[in-house]
Amino acid sequence: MKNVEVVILSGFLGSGKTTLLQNLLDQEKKHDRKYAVVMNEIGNVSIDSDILSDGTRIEEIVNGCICCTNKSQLEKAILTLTLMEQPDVIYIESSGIAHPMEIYDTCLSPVIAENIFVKSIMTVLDGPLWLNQKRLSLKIRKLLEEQVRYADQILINKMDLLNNLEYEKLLTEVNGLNPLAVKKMTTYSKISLEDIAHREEKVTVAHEQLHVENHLHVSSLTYLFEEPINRGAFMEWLNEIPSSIYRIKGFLRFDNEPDYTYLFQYAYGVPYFIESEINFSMNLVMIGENLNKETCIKQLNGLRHSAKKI
Ligand SMILES: Nc1nc2c(ncn2[C@@H]2O[C@H](COP(=O)(O)OP(=O)(O)OP(=O)(O)O)[C@@H](O)[C@H]2O)c(=O)[nH]1
Repeated sequence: MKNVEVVILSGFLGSGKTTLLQNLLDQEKKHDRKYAVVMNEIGNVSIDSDILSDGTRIEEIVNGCICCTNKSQLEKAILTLTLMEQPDVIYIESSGIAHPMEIYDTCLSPVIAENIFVKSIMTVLDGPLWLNQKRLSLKIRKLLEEQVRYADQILINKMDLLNNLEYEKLLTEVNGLNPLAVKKMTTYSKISLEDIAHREEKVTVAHEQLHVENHLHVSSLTYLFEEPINRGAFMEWLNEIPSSIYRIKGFLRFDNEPDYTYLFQYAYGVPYFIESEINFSMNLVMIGENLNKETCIKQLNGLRHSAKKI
């Protein structure tokens, strides 16, 4: 059996991992290479796999972080893909709170290690978030550092939102943590396949075990809207949510244009709406620290009644 390349995509919630994955898969397609994806989500619904749904072979691991509770599922997913698909490459998109070394460790499991080799651990770093770390808890800040420290390659992403001075400051800090990794400035995680840095050492590095999910009370809530909602009321709600809600993603329809479906993305206060060609169910996944699910559900229930009846 051939030795399958594995590329681990790491990086905090909303940093640009799925954007990177989409870019890389587009290029793999052009190079006529066979690829497969393991996708891990903290929530119980995978919005990201809907975004990719163009026939890509995906093994989804939902409802928990692969580095904490689902290591055996990751092992099984890689084994299934290598045996059944025999791809040239498997991309593992880890959940935003995963420690890259935990995933790397799993890839060294005797059950799968002889059929794969880890080509690279790539960490996508959210530039603006890095510079605004003060508002994050200490444990999350520690995790951001670890994701940088153990990468072979670091994409300093969202460069469109940084000025030169901010970039210089960030680069100095990142170099201090991981001088050896290859660094690249990116906007929308744009990097060419040829530029993926190859991993040098093959041994596991000792690292701190950071099972953030367990210690930090990072949790998720999935909410389903059955009917289109009012956009104004939704935006008002969004302006009021606490900063401990780091990430929201999902699909939405609004009462003034009920035939249009939008992919909604929200990372650290910045909302994005992208028109979707497929009418996905209106699932909204929210991820945050100490998420008050009861309050969120109550507020989202309120939005149901905000829509004009169509
Ligand atoms: N302005 C700006 N936005 C970006 C950039 N890269 C990604 N985004 C946006 O940031 C949001 C999150 O990007 P994703 O690629 O979904 O991030 P992720 O790391 O996969 O998120 P999780 O899976 O939740 O951890 C999306 O709305 C992207 O379009 C960038 O370079 N600049």
